[in-house]
Amino acid sequence: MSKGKLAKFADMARYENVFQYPYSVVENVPFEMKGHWRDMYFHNDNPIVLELGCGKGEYTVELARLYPDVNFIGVDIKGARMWTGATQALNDGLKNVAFLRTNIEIIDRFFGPDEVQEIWLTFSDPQMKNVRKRLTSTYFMERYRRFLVDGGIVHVKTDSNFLFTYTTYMTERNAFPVLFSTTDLYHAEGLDVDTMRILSIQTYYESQWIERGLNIKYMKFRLPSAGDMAEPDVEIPVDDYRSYKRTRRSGVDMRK
Ligand SMILES: C[S@@+](CC[C@H](N)C(=O)[O-])C[C@H]1O[C@@H](n2cnc3c(N)ncnc32)[C@H](O)[C@@H]1O
Repeated sequence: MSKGKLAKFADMARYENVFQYPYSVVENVPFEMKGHWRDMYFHNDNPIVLELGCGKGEYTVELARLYPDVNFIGVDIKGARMWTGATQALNDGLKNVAFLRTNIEIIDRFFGPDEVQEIWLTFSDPQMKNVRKRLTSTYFMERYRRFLVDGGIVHVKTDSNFLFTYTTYMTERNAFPVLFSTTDLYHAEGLDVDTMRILSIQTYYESQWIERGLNIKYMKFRLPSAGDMAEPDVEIPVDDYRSYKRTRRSGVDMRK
């Protein structure tokens, strides 16, 4: 490892609220806190909520501020981003926040059955070309249900028509109960003030997309812990990969 990288790792050791398992080392080393986050780290019996693909951890930290009686864990593979949230949580003395640096593909190695109450997916990469990497695909749902309580809630907040439509088809195909869904969050009706406050937390990516005039979509659904699961077998009738890339570059929403 280069001197620079070593220094960076040494620096990261200061963050007692960050757990790092970015590499395949977890294949051979069982994660000692699996099933024990409450007693070993948080030292309370409060529910646990995850933000998967948390980036800088805005949701994790802001939700922790709003709900001191809930434990929040942000997960991402990119360490450099989550230091922002980790630093903020430490500076603000937030004890109900942790970060886990790993690939979400192996997320079930870190949490035991029924250990997690809710999952937030905030501005996840739509992964149009690769269904296996999409965070709402059956591959990931199968992993989530191994540690989510039965009927635990999954929140999806996104700028992507593609991911939103795909996830909608996923809930329909598998009869996951949808609790709320809107293609235009900031003009949606029927949301109470508390919910709106939660949903108005803006991540780095969200602020970028809003500046470019994109509608923000949001849905929340329940994920049952048992039953067969299948990929939606319909074509996604929205933008193709190239127009999506152009949108992201130009800021013109070609996907409406
Ligand atoms: C578009 S960014 C959104 C970040 C943040 N939620 C936000 O709204 O600003 C997607 C994030 O998901 C993370 N990510 C995507 N796939 C992942 C995976 N399989 N494992 C871990 N992190 C992943 C990326 O590293 C990135 O930080």
